[in-house]
Parts: sequence; C-alpha cells; structure tokens
Amino acid sequence: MHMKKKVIVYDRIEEPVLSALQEEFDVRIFKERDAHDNPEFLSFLQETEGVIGLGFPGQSDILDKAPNLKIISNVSVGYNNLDTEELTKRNIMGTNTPDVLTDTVADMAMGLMLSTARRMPELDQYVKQGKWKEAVTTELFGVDVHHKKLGIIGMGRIGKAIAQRAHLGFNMDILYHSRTPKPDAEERFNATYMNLESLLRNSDYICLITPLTDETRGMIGKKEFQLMKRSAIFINVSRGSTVVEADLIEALKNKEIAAAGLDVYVQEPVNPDNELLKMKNVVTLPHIGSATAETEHKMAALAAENLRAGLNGEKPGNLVNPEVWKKE
Ligand SMILES: NC(=O)C1=CN([C@@H]2O[C@H](COP(=O)(O)OP(=O)(O)OC[C@H]3O[C@@H](n4cnc5c(N)ncnc54)[C@H](O)[C@@H]3O)[C@@H](O)[C@H]2O)C=CC1
Ligand SMILES: O=C(O)C(=O)CO
Repeated sequence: MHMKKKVIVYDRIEEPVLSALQEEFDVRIFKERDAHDNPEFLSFLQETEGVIGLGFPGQSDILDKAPNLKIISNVSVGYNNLDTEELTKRNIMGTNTPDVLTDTVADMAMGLMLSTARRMPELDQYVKQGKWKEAVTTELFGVDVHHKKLGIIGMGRIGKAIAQRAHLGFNMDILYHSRTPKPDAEERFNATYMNLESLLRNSDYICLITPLTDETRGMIGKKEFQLMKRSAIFINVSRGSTVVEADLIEALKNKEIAAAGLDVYVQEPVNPDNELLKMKNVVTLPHIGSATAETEHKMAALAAENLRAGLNGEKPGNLVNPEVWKKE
C-alpha cells in the first residue's frame, strides 16, 4: 500500500488548505509547546518529511531529531526562525511567503502610524465610556501625519508599499535606510537615501521593517532613540528583537521620543506585565500585520504549494536557501 508522507502542521494553517493537505499527506498538528519534550511530537518528527506552519524552530537541536526532513515551509515572509546554513548543510529546503502579504502589512503599518499619531485607541475608550466631552480637549489632540517626514528602515517589498501609501496618499517626505540604495523607490516616491544616524535625526515618524538577522538584532537601542526627535513616533512592524525593548521603554519614560506603535515584541505573546502595555502613548497590536482573512488564505495556499513542490522533488518557488537546490 502507498504510504502517505508525514507532514507536521506547526501551530496552525487555515482551511481549506488544511483539509487539502490532510487528503494528500499523513498530517499531524502540533503547537509550540510540543516542540520541546512531547514524546508524540518527537516520535512523529523522526519520520516527518515536511513541516508547514508558523515559527517552527528550525535549529540544529530540533533538526537532529528530524532525520527525514526535506522541507520547512513557513507561512510567513520572515524566516528568522530558520537557521538557513544549518538547513543547507543537512539538505533541507526552507521556504517563505513573500509578496502576497505586502499590501496587507503596509496597510497595517499606516494604520498603526495614524492610530498612534491621532491617539485613536485612547479616544475610542473615552467615547465608549460615555466621556465624549472629556475626550475633546487639547491634551488629547494628536499630531498630523500628512506632509511630515517618514523614515523607513528596510526599503524592501513592504517598505516600498509603505512609502507608496505615505508619499502618494499622505504627501509625506520619504527618507530611507537599507543595505543598498533603491533607485526605484527614489524615482517613484521621491525617497531620499540616508545613513541610519541622519534618518533618525531627521524623521518625524520612523518605521522599522527589516528582517531579523544577526545584523539587525538590537539595531535600534539607547543611542538610536537619543538621536531621534523628542516628537518622533516610532513604529515597529519587523520583529521585536530588532529593538532593544528595555531601551524603548526608557526612551518613552524619559520622553526622548513621543510615542510608539508596535505590532511585534521580543517575547510573543507579550508578557502582560511588560511596561509597554501600561503606557498611554504606546499603541499595541498582537503581531497581526498580515492577518486579514484574504491574506491568510493566500499565504496558506502559497506555503502549501511550496511544501508540495519540495516533497515532490520539484524546486519550490520561494526557497530561502536556494543553494540547497542541486539538480541530480
Ligand atoms: N508584523 C508582521 O506581521 C509582519 C512582519 N514582517 C517582517 O518584515 C520583514 C520584511 O519583509 P519584506 O519587506 O517582504 O522583506 P524584503 O526582503 O523585501 O525587505 C527587507 C529590506 O530590509 C533591508 N535590510 C536588511 N538588512 C538590513 C540592515 N541591516 N539595515 C538596513 N536595512 C536592511 C533589505 O535591504 C531589504 O530592502 C520580514 O522579514 C518580517 O520580519 C513581514 C510580514 C508581516
Ligand atoms: O510574514 C511574516 O513574517 C509575519 O510576521 C506574519 O505574517
């Protein structure tokens, strides 16, 4: 009898993609807590050929326990959960889901910027508590977004989609910092390339949207917050660990910056005791940049396509370690 290949769905995958995978493969769903010492997880992992999901810890200690693994298909564009060198060494493919989420994440970055600048969550509470009159006071007025300077750190797919919205929709001046200059962004959005220090000094809004890598880990800390304007509003949609969170808390407390809008945290779910959650000038979201019904579906479908290709001996469209692919 033809044996179905074993596949782990890690954390979750949306329907109807899950049902389709269950038809084709011997699927088992595991959650993050299982990754450590659940004997059922460890025994299934021994025979697993494919993993699909969110944030599977693709590091050597887990890979040691997965001798048959061929592919880890992330349902995310970020792949900081994967040790790509280690995967390549072991001939394991890693894939991600770029492009399909770009506009959705950019929409959300603009939303965070607007809601932080115009204090929308705070005002929402006043209205719901019947305190309309108390809400309409100069102390609770926000600041303008349009015609201000937006500094984008990481002018990639999402960075450009943010620049498009901000420049064409809100008449913002775009400053940016990236590994290399992006002539297309300069032409389309009149964006100005700057080193990090100049960007931080000159921006009214700063939006961080780089991947998390060895280079970007902690790239925004005490020194960087001190360079920012006191009126600066800081938006992080990248990963929590691109920022030194304790330094962000200090900068907000000491009024070195005005406010922050955050979708990502060093620890997720964020610890309820985290001081950021107690600050009125911080708008928080639970890492939902790409989480709309439409985009979740596109990401799941693309990740499943990558998984199928990898398990059928074809080259997946979105390899994050392309050097692993060698034709026999
Ligand atoms: N909050 C959320 O829900 C989401 C967060 N993300 C995060 O956004 C990241 C970016 O996604 P894309 O735009 O699709 O990736 P991308 O690869 O198209 O763009 C990343 C940009 O960052 C730049 N960059 C890399 N290292 C840098 C450094 N050291 N200094 C300055 N710039 C640097 C690159 O040059 C590139 O232009 C993802 O890796 C993920 O971590 C992505 C989707 C949703
Ligand atoms: O795609 C990503 O990297 C996310 O953070 C969630 O969509």
